[in-house]
Amino acid sequence: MVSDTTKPLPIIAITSGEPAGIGPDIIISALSEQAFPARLVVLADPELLKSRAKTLGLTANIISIEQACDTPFHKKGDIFVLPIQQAIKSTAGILDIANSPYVLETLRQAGEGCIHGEFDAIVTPPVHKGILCETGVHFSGHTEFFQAQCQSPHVVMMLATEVMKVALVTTHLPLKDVSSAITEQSISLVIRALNKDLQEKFAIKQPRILVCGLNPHAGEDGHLGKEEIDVIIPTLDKLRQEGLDLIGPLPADTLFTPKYLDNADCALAMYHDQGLPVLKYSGFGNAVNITLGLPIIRTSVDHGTAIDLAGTGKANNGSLKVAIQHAINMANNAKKFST
Ligand SMILES: NC(=O)C1=CN([C@@H]2O[C@H](COP(=O)(O)OP(=O)(O)OC[C@H]3O[C@@H](n4cnc5c(N)ncnc54)[C@H](O)[C@@H]3O)[C@@H](O)[C@H]2O)C=CC1
Ligand SMILES: NCC(=O)COP(=O)(O)O
Repeated sequence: MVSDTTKPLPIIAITSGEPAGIGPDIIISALSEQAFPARLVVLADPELLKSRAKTLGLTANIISIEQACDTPFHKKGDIFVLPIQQAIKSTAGILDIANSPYVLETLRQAGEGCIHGEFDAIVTPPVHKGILCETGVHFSGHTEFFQAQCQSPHVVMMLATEVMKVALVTTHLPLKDVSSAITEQSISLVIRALNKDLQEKFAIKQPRILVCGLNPHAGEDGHLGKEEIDVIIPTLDKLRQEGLDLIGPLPADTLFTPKYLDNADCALAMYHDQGLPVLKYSGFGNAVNITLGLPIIRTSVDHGTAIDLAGTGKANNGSLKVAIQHAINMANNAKKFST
């Protein structure tokens, strides 16, 4: 894609992700393969990118800058970097707790920069939640990290492919805690935030949302679980009175079929592994993860750190490209809204 360099383009911050994972690989390959219509600035250790490019046998112009506003329009092969130093030189495929503070610092600076208008959006390649938690901080995901940083009362994780959008009521919590987290309040907050952002960020005038039940067969009239009768159905009824177009609760095993999906804008799953396996089966490698409900724009890849592939050249950069393009589109739309 060729940028119209006469127009101001959004500044998109891209964090490096876990340095021992495929984050650096896919940043280097994606930014080398195509030009994006934006100003892209990578928050990373430039030495990490240079050394990974060498490992991968890729040529890229890795250029350090001092401030985001110095970032020029992106050109194929150019990687502008706001330097953040790693604690130690990382090795592809080998996690090291010493670099966890580096990873968190890239996220902190990206969030701060976005909150203060230095960046128009953040794109996050994957981090390794386990190695971050081993430092003693509780890190359950970027979603919750940026929620805390932005002091947002409620956020929604939504993943999208060309054919479907799947949002979640609960995100990163143990399965045993899901039932108690499904409350009138959590469902209402998530559905209202989802509905609002589908309207404002995706220009869907009256979003139709398919809602999964929690239990098999959506509880089978209470014989296979009571959450539908006690919580989900009454909450959806109340929300319908506000004018929301909600279908369900439907049994999750048949909700994800064309009969329903073709006539709706988004599916809402009650928990992570109810909705995301379907989404990933439909488009792993080309889906985007978007955090709704934040005052800033944040998109991400649909995959994890793939430690087994780091430095091998086998990592697919498709999802990162989609995540960058979504961030650009959303930033452009936001600018339109604010003018
Ligand atoms: N946005 C984020 O920061 C995310 C982070 N994670 C974290 O990543 C770590 C590893 O998670 P896993 O469950 O092992 O998932 P994973 O996505 O890293 O790997 C699952 C499988 O998919 C393959 N794979 C992943 N990305 C690929 C790509 N771009 N190209 C080709 N193959 C790819 C891997 O080689 C592996 O076989 C965990 O700590 C998890 O929390 C997981 C999902 C998202
Ligand atoms: N399965 C999605 C995932 O783990 C990504 O979460 P987040 O880091 O975007 O919160």
